[in-house]
Order: sequence, then C-alpha cells, then structure tokens
Amino acid sequence: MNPDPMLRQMRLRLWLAAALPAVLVMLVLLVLFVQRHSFELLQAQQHQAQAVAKQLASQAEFALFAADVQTLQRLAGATKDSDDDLVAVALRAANGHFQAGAGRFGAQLPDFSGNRVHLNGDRLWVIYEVRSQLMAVDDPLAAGLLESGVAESVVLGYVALEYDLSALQRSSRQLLLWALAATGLALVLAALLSALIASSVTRPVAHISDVVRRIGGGQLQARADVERCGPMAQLASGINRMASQVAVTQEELMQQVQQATDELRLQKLEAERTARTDGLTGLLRRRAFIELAEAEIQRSLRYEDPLSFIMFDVDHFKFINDNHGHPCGDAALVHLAELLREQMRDSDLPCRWGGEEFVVLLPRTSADVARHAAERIRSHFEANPVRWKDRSLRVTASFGVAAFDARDISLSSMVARADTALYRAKRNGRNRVEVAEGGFAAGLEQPTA
Ligand SMILES: Nc1nc2c(ncn2[C@@H]2O[C@H](COP(=O)(O)OP(=O)(O)OP(=O)(O)O)[C@@H](O)[C@H]2O)c(=O)[nH]1
Repeated sequence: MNPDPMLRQMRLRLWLAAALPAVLVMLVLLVLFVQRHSFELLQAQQHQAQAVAKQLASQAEFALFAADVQTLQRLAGATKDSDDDLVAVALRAANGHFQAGAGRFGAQLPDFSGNRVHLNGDRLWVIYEVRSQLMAVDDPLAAGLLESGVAESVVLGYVALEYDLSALQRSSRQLLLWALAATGLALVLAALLSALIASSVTRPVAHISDVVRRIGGGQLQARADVERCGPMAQLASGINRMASQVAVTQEELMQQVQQATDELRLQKLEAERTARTDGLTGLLRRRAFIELAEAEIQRSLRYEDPLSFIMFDVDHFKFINDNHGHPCGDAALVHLAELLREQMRDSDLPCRWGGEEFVVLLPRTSADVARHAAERIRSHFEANPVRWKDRSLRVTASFGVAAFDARDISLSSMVARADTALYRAKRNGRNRVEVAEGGFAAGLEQPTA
C-alpha cells in the first residue's frame, strides 16, 4: 500500500533530521582528520630531515675544515643511500670554493644561509649550517667562551638536502581515500539507521491514520493495534476508546431512531385504521368501503365474476333509543355488528353505512347466494337479542339485496337499487329480505319474517 503524501513527507523529514547531522559530523571529522594527519606526517618528515642534516653536518665538520672533498663526497653518497626519499645531498664550503654531493637537485636551491626548511610542491629542502667547534677541542678557554656565548662558532659550510615528498603525499591521498570509503560506509549505515528510525515513527502514524480514516468512513468497529504503535500506543488506545464511545452512541441513536420510527409507523397505522373504520362498531366507514367496493367492481367486470350487495336498516331503532336510552341504542349497534361479522366470509366487506344502516359487499357472489346470506343474518339477529341491564331486547332489521349487472354503471346505481329493495322490505312489514329488480328473479322476493 502506498503511504499517503503526508506520511511520505514526514518520513523524509525525519530521515533528513536523523541523517543530516550524521553526514555533517562525519564530513567535518574527516576533513579534520586528514588535515591533521597530513600536517603531522609533514612535520615528522621535516624533523627527520633536520636530524639527518644535523648529523651530516657534524660528520662533515672535519672534512669541510680540511677541505677533504673525497670524504665529503663519500659522506654525501652514504647519506643519500640511507633514505629512499632523499634524492639529493650537497655539502658546500662556506666560501663556495669546493662542493661535494650525491643525486640531482630538482630545481635551483635557495640561498645557502642559516638553517632553513623550504617546501616547494612535492620537494622539501633543508639547508643546515656546519659550524666549527674544532677550536674548542684542545682549548678549554675557547670551549668556555663558546658555551657562554661570548665567542661564536665559525660557519664552515652548508649541508643541503632535497627530499621527494611524493611518496608521502601518495600515502596521504591513499589515507584520504580510505577515510572517504570508511566515511561513505558510515554514511550508508547512518542513512539506513535513519530510515529505520523514520519508519519506526511513521509506521504507527500510518497505522493510526488508516484506522482514523476507516472510522471516519463509517467502519466504527475498526481499532488500532496498540502493540504495533510503539511510542504512540497511548494515542492509539485513546482513539480506540473514542471509537468505542462513538459506536455505543451511534448504536443508542439507531435504537432511538428505530423506536421512534416504529412508534410513528404504529401511529400511522392506527390513524389509517381510525380513518377507515367506525369508532363504535369497528366496521369500515362509508368512504373506505366505497374505495374498496369500486376496486371490487372493476375486478368483477374484468373477470366477469358475480358481485352482490346487501343493505340493511335496524327496525324501529328510534324506539330503542327513546325507550332505553341512547347508550342502549349504541350497545344494540355494536351487538348487531358482531353478529354480522359472525355471518360473513373473509372476502366480504361489511360496513356501517351511517346511523343504524349497514351494507355488505359480497365479491364472487351471485344474487341468489347473497339473498341466502341476508336471510341468514336476519335470522341470526332475530335469534340473538341484545342484553341490556338484565333485559333482553329483540332487535331485527330489514334487508335489501342487489346484484351488480350490466345495467349498473357504478356502485351508486347498485346501492340505489338495494336501497329501494330495503324500503320495500320496510313497507312490507320489516324484519325481511327483499331483492332488487334486475339483478335477480322477481319470484325470489319473499317475506322471511
Ligand atoms: N343510539 C344511536 N342511535 C342512532 C345512531 N345513529 C342514528 N341513531 C338513531 O337511529 C334512529 C333512526 O330512526 P328512524 O330513521 O326514524 O328509523 P327507525 O326508528 O329505525 O324506524 P324504521 O327504520 O322505519 O324501522 C334515530 O333516532 C337516530 O337518532 C347511533 O349511532 N346511536
């Protein structure tokens, strides 16, 4: 997985923060070390050259005094052979009258005067005075004067040496290369170590930021692995606690929302039920009934199924109200609705049409079957009186039955025909069933009470 740009930058900065000081320290140490080493080598070479010059001067003192060129030549040759880096040796008289030497000087020598060390590129020259101590050898007075500084020794001549420093410089360069190689290796190790440190810091950050991103994206069960977070373990466990808290809160909120939704749904269902059903009897209200009945009529027309309609009205209901009170009338209506339900099929649609008037729609039912159903209801009413205050009141109803046929253009025309049949039943003595004309054979209209 590619780390995001922020983490890449953080890793790079940490890496630089850890590696840069190491690089700088290494470079400074390297420069100091090489400089110091070269300087010390040169110093040592100079000291050695001066010591050689001094020793040669002391050996050449007699020969110079005696102008013994042969001995001087021998001394110069032996000195030159004693050191590979010594390329030329010269012994010269102070007055310049004679000179002996070995090897060739690379360039014009500086003036022969005093004790001097001169550096020119890869060449080192040493000029050393040969002073005479000879006068003091047999003369204690002269020796005392020389020692006290009152008398000066005489310059007999000069020793000149030329050293080739190229080997020394080569070894310095080699040392520099080795030091550079060692520094390079150390830098690589430092870089690796820094990368390791940077990654040990950014890995927990990457892990924690991934977890936070997942939690933000809705995965509330995502948790940081505290073991993997090292120095950021405390931050990781804090985020875990926060995520748990958020998850609990979200769960509670969801439960509350679910509860509120359920309550609303129940309230809506209850409101719909209340709007559709009659509060007293629990039967359908007229408007809800009409909606369902219209749909049934369409279905019956499409499939050419028979459809019938019963309408009934309680007989002398005003009398019940007037003589036993309105609550008794209500109880009678509830009782009749209950009796009606007992006689209905599940597919039938009973309805309180209004006041003490009821209707029933009977899908897939012919007028003949509907008439028998009405008769059954009527006799059920008659056989089951209303109980009111220890009294038993016989309550009857008059029925009109109509079947939907080709002449009906709507529900209302069928209702009108059933209504007509119902009032015929009233006129004909009540507590009886009448079938409307058109939907049924006239011969079937017969009194039932
Ligand atoms: N208790 C009660 N009475 C109602 C309710 N709805 C209508 N009524 C009464 O029912 C009575 C109907 O009386 P009418 O229309 O004269 O008919 P009836 O007395 O049943 O006489 P017929 O229908 O000719 O047999 C009225 O007194 C209305 O007040 C109701 O919900 N509860």
